[in-house]
Amino acid sequence: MGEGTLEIDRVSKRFGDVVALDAVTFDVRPGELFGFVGSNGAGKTTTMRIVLGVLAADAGEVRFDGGPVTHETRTRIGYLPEERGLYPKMRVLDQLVYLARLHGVPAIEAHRSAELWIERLGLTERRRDEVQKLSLGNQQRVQLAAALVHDPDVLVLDEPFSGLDPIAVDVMSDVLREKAATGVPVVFSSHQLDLVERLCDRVGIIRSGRIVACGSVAELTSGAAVRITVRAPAATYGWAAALPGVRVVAENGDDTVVELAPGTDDQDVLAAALATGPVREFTRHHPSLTELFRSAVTEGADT
Ligand SMILES: Nc1ncnc2c1ncn2[C@@H]1O[C@H](COP(=O)(O)OP(=O)(O)OP(=O)(O)O)[C@@H](O)[C@H]1O
Repeated sequence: MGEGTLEIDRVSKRFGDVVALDAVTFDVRPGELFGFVGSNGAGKTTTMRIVLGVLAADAGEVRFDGGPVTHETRTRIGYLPEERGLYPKMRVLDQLVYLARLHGVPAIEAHRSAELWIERLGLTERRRDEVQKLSLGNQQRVQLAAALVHDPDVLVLDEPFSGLDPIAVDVMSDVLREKAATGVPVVFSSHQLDLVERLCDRVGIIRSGRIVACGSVAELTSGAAVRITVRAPAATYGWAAALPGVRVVAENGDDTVVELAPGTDDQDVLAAALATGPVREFTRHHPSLTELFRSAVTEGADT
């Protein structure tokens, strides 16, 4: 596959009896923001560690730019690890310069880049502070700066948004967008699905070590069954439960959300709703990423 693409190709990994990853396959294209989502323990961190070479895969391959990821290509990856990896007693500026130098950036350029990211991420007043004295959110900003300071060709970020305030979320989002716009493939994991839906070009959903859905949010949601929100204030609880081809997704107050099996006529649902009294709303829509995620991670969860 193409230049500048990060490919995860049938990667499998076991920890004893636990199958953490089972032939995980997806790619992140140049300039793309890719959201990697899944429940706790689904395999996101394990996948990212394998991309970085922190862990070895039992089978499968990770490629970048058409070739296997080697020690050399790994230095071109910017990584924000879940366990975070800063030196607590080192000052912010020194730390960033040090990390850039470790990635082979010449001293003057390392300083310039560290100062640039410090300013961009709103850390100017903290640049001489020890990392351990920063708030968690500010440590997270330093961690992002650490992933960016060597001007990487790929970004792999494990839950970069966790613990950030809304302003920092905006800054982080802008930085990731900008980085992608320069042609860098960016993959990040997150449990904040509204953010993933807003930000990402494509999304991969992992469940129990397997990719169960992958595509743009529009592709994933348009392929899903149509839903209808019905507002029928006089209806009694459970009014839609027995309608053929209808699955009740949610029932809150006056609103009922139903999902229609293929071939089910929405006018039958409308007629049933009108039979209960007035209908104040009847809206067809595709599920949100959050709704889709719930279905993807719960359906056949025992398989
Ligand atoms: N070092 C390890 N030793 C044993 N089992 C492990 C190890 N690392 C991960 N696992 C197991 O592998 C599976 C995948 O874990 P992983 O950390 O990749 O999930 P995750 O999707 O990142 O979860 P979270 O959203 O909670 O961070 C889990 O069952 C986990 O318990």
